Amino acid sequence: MPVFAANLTMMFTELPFLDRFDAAADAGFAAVEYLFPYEVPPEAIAERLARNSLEQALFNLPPGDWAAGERGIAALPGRFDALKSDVDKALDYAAATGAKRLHLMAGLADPRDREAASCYRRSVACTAERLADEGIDLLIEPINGRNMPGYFLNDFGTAERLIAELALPNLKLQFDIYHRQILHGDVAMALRHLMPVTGHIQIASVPSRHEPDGEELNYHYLFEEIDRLGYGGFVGCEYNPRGQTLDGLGWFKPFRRS
Ligand SMILES: O=C(O)C(=O)[C@@H](O)CO
Ligand SMILES: [Mg+2]
Repeated sequence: MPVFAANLTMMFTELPFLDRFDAAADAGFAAVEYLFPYEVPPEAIAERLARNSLEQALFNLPPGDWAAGERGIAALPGRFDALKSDVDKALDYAAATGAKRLHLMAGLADPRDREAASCYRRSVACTAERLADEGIDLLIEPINGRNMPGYFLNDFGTAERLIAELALPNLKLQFDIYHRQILHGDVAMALRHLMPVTGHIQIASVPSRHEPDGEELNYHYLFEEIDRLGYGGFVGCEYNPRGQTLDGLGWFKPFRRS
């Protein structure tokens, strides 16, 4: 049975951020993820995790100036020094929360731009090597251009090739099924093919990005497939609830922590 992580950036937004940990645990989740923890002290998050016996599945390294439109800096030439201090900051949060995987966002850049490609490769390699010292996996995630226009890493093949070429054991794929379906389709075959390099999975219905309970994808089948493939990681619920978060958790009943 997959172990689901509530995404606290998108779920339980009826509540202040720290209270979402309590709500996720009460709803039966054993783990949580979110995009960015950096507005809150690491000790406050650690306290909520411990209080609720929750595992911290994942979060993102700092993304640059999000409010100004940045979506990561790994592929942006000239930002390498900033990336190094971002990594230190993320590692402080990982140490406090026990997170064993971090997602590095690429940024907005033309994937055909050679300077951006070479900068991205260097950023990914250096970050993965730094995280390896702490026993942490680095994840890269292809994101579709409808949700994030101009995002550099917009192709699963590119991610797969980079992971193979760098051959760093802690560099893995963040397989977001929502993005996969929009970018390429063929989700089940891609899960089979990419499972050896997959370090984290995320889900949402397509096309609405709501609860994984209908529309274009058969999640009942995909959850069984994820189990059949022996996946031992977390499945992040990275979706926008249609209404109140609890009202949309019917799909989750069979998977609740008892
Ligand atoms: O957008 C997604 O999908 C993510 O997983 C985020 O971490 C990046 O915005
Ligand atoms: Mg995602």
